[in-house]
Amino acid sequence: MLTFYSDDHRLHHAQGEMVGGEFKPCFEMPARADHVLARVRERDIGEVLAPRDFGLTPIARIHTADYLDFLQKAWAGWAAQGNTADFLPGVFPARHLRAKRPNDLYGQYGFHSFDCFAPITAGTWQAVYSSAQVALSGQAEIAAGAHSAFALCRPPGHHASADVMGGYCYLNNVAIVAQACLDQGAARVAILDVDYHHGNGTQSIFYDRDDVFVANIHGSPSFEYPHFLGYADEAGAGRGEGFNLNLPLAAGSAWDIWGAALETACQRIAAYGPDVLLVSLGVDTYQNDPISSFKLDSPDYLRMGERIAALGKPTLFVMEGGYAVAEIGINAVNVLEGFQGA
Ligand SMILES: NCCCCCC(=O)NO
Ligand SMILES: [Zn+2]
Repeated sequence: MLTFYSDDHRLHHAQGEMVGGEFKPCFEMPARADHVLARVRERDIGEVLAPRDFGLTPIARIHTADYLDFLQKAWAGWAAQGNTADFLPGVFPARHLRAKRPNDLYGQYGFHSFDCFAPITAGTWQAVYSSAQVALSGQAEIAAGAHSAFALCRPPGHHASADVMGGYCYLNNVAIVAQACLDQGAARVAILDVDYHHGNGTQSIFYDRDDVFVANIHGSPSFEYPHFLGYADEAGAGRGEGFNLNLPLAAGSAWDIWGAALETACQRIAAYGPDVLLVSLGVDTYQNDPISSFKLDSPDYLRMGERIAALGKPTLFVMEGGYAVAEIGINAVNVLEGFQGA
């Protein structure tokens, strides 16, 4: 299986995030990708290739012009005001306010964010642009006939919607790839999001569509981030009714519960009959993950990969979350090895 990876991810490393009322080092750090890459090489998964550059066009098939304009200009505008620290939002068009796009940079940042966990730094745009190119390069490999590929994306993407960032996500890599598959002739694409957190962005992008089936297995929003999307009754809307599946689980869920949810999701994906399967591969479901509360152990990721392989579909794995840095490589690559039948 080929892995696509860009060192550009290193250009995005924010100063910190609010944890327990204190500003602390970011969980979403460059070392995450370093550990996954090292494990890919250690386990000889396959060649590691730099991404091709597919430009802005496929990104603009998912994200709005205003949003992409903001992301590309935000840092320069922030720096031009004499700032050197990371750019962070603080005011959002919450309920009872008016979601009218302001003219000023700070207002626009809040308009295009749903939380304070998508900081903008000098290198953020280049990093997220390259992360999307990594995903698109993986998609091109599948389109060229490969049965599987791994897009080692960083920063992740599944919380980003068409014009709103959050949760360490800016460009929705898996959504950009899904649209590219359809634009190149696929009739049906399935997205299986196994990250601990609900992929609210991915859900919102395809919610009223029947050409992309989205399944999420995640910590219930009744207690877990992103808190405001991911309930089981969210089944899609309009043409998309029945093409969105949420399987929210309780804190402390281990393989017995999680694996059963995976079985449900896989059966729905099989019934949908996609031309291609995209997996939002977050491994923050791991028992020692510092920000999550599921109890999967490393061998469970082998079983996860085996079950996904049994669907028999061309499959692209797109890296999302996972913050137990010492084990992120083992767990992510276990999925790939389980898929390959190691
Ligand atoms: N306190 C912010 C939590 C952001 C979650 C990031 C993630 O892993 N999403 O999948
Ligand atoms: Zn996550």
